[in-house]
Amino acid sequence: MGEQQASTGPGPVVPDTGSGSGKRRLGVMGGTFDPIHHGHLVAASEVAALFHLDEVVFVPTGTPWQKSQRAVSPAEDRYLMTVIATASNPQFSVSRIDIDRGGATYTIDTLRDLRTLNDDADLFFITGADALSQILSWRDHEELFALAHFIGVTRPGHDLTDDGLPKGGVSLVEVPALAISSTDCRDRVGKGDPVWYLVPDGVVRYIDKRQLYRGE
Ligand SMILES: Nc1ncnc2c1ncn2[C@@H]1O[C@H](COP(=O)(O)OP(=O)(O)OP(=O)(O)O)[C@@H](O)[C@H]1O
Ligand SMILES: O=C(O)c1ccc[n+]([C@@H]2O[C@H](COP(=O)([O-])O)[C@@H](O)[C@H]2O)c1
Repeated sequence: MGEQQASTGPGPVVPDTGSGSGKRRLGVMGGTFDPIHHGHLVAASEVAALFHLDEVVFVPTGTPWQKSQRAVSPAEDRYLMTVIATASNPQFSVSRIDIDRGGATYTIDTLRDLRTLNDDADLFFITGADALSQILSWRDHEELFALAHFIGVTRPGHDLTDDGLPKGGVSLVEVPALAISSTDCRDRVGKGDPVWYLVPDGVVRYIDKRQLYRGE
């Protein structure tokens, strides 16, 4: 980690992590992506630029245990939408590790597996303000910060804070505000409203082709 401070606009100040170990810098964007939308993509792109990441790997959840109150779309549909949305960006990739592991998805497993697969890399886990505020409820949360540096990004309607989280383990970053959620996209499709420009064009087509979210 470098020692300079990089301001990200009117929001929080983050440490400049642009220099340091000389290792590959791998961003990790975990999510249910049901569906993936431009809020996810802008957050990943912005963090990649600010933190000089070599790559961002999107990791769709297998079974997101904290979303068990609703039916989540099949993992293969969420995986394919994530591939479609990220395909044109050479810096973005998609991993199946959480889907293929089976069972409930825990970030501790995601990060352990990614560390094993990428022992030449420093990991940066990207999370929105809403998810960051829930981290203390995640499995083995006290061990997460040794595996990756966490980057919390602003999200309209949510306070971005690192209260209660380990000092130095988390950076807070202001990203362009996109008030988009997967919930809203699903609701819109269910009502017959358009989701053009909220999600990538290919994802609009895929939702239509697979008739996702019609009954919601
Ligand atoms: N508009 C957004 N701006 C910034 N971060 C976001 C945005 N939408 C989602 N994220 C972050 O992306 C990650 C994955 O989010 P997820 O796939 O659960 O999408 P979601 O829109 O929050 O879904 P849902 O509405 O179904 O809860 C989380 O860390 C979340 O905080
Ligand atoms: O590890 C946990 O216990 C845990 C609990 C809830 C969410 N997460 C992770 O947080 C990321 C965003 O999750 P979600 O449910 O908001 O899409 C995703 O990578 C999840 O695996 C992780």
